[in-house]
Amino acid sequence: MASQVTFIGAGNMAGAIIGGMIDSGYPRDAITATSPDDSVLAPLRERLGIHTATDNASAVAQADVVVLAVKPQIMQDVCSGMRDAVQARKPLIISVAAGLPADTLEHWLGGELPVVRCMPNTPSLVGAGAAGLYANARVTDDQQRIAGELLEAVGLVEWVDDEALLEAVTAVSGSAPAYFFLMFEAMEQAGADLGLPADTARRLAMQTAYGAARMAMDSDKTPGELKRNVMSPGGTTERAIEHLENAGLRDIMQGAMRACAERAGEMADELGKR
Ligand SMILES: NC(=O)C1=CN([C@@H]2O[C@H](COP(=O)(O)OP(=O)(O)OC[C@H]3O[C@@H](n4cnc5c(N)ncnc54)[C@H](OP(=O)(O)O)[C@@H]3O)[C@@H](O)[C@H]2O)C=CC1
Ligand SMILES: O=C(O)[C@@H]1CCC=N1
Repeated sequence: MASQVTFIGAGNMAGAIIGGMIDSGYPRDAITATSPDDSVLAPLRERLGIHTATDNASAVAQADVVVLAVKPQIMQDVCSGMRDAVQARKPLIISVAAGLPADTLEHWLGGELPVVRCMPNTPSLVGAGAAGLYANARVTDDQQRIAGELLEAVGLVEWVDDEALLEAVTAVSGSAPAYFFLMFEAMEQAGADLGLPADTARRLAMQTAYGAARMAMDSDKTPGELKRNVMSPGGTTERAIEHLENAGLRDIMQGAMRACAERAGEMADELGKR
């Protein structure tokens, strides 16, 4: 029988995972979502056919898995409100909240709980997410499989065995959609400066990124080999790549991702201290 899964919070991230679970055949009547606002829940009930509740404590009373999907800033209050119900059942806790350490969540929920902490990214909203997952020592193999399957419903899942590595995951995938969106902005502007209508440049740039990602994922060749295949000797690409290398693109990416990972660590310290 399918595990009973309760989502605390029914916003973007929860909605994406629930949609992915249903698309991949998860039974609707094994899924519950909560929100303090029933008008947020009504469309989920009517469109997706899942259970909903406005009271978190009663919604976790029968849950095998509790997915924490509220904003980090309100997580402590939300955990306090369902602590007794969680302790009575000791379900698997999965958190998609940015920055909150597993032991902080475990502590806020009363201790001695299996916790999987996840760093997802926003392309999960279109089923093309990439997430890093960490399991604390109390998570069983079966629970780890369940957590992996839930997140695989919205994209790629990679496990890390050291929680601190979620800071690197934040730099490589959690925050990274924004790097590509910045690149699209820059390419649209440069294309427009070269005379193309801006919306034409935007569409060409986005389709090219999509095509390059698909090609790299389907290919046996490394990104370096695929890059060299585009670079005809003495041709146009060579000139562009030379410019990017000489302008220090690799150092820029190193610096940006190091800053991102450092900030993820600072946030974990700040949120974990409360
Ligand atoms: N790595 C990344 O890029 C991403 C990470 N995340 C993480 O996922 C988590 C959820 O984010 P996201 O889905 O975007 O946020 P949303 O604001 O879309 O969803 C959170 C939901 O929680 C509801 N809520 C507020 N209080 C409670 C409560 N007491 N009980 C139950 N539900 C409550 C909110 O309702 P209301 O609006 O009425 O207050 C809202 O619908 C965050 O912790 C975030 O850090 C999310 C997206 C991307
Ligand atoms: O910018 C942030 O802090 C969050 C975490 C990863 C993506 N967004």
